[in-house]
Amino acid sequence: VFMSEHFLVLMDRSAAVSQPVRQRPAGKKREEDDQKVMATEALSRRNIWEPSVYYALGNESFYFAGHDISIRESMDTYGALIWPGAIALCQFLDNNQQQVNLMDKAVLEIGAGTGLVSVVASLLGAWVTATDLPDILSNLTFNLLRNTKGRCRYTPQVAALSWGRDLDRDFPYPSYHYDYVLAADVVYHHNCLEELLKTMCHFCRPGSQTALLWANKIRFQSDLRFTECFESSFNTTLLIELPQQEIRIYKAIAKE
Ligand SMILES: C[S@@+](CC[C@H](N)C(=O)[O-])C[C@H]1O[C@@H](n2cnc3c(N)ncnc32)[C@H](O)[C@@H]1O
Repeated sequence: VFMSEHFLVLMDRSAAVSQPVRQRPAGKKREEDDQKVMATEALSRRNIWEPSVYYALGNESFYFAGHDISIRESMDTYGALIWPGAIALCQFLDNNQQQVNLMDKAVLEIGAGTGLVSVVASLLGAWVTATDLPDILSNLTFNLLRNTKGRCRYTPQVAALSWGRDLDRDFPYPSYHYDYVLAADVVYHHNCLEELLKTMCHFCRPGSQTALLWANKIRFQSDLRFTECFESSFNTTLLIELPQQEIRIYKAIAKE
């Protein structure tokens, strides 16, 4: 199951890399994509999953918020890959700075993965805390430091946050109040959807004016079921829909 899900990630990613924001010569890109597919096929034939000690995806390059951005990825975990929702959200934030003005705003990212969205939010002037599971934090910290050092008004912070776990202890309200909560591709085939919604509700309280910006590729029936639960807790606005990539970006404020 894990391998087939990884293959799915690669399929997702191949849809995402056709976007013009990636700064890489087409020939090199093609060669690297072929290598990714070959590596995946080789692992599939062996029918086992092993960490990529012998295979790393390397760096992906982007241009957002007036800066070149380089993100280190690997195939070890989902959180070490850039997902299409992250690229769509970065593009949206960069292109709509008046609609969503992050300058001097307190921003929390949940399920930050490689950190691309948090990097862009930092470059746009926000005070960012990027969170994810403990195993993800080392690569996340590396990417944040490498892309924000000397370029941002605020140094981004990194913290462990497992959805639904110890939120009142580690992120008590109202001490931890954010203007925006960002989430990209946090809904996919996993069994923590209830905890995820609980986490969104913890940080976006009725009357708090905290806005959640959630970008996701819709893949499974369960994604739509999550969206229904989400819409019953939040007043939502569909900010943008990218039909070809099946990505939606929502803005949501907790219902009173
Ligand atoms: C599909 S990846 C998306 C990563 C990144 N947001 C992006 O779009 O590139 C989902 C992220 O959620 C994180 N995640 C999954 N389950 C989690 C949980 N229970 N608590 C906190 N983070 C979790 C993963 O570690 C991963 O970084």
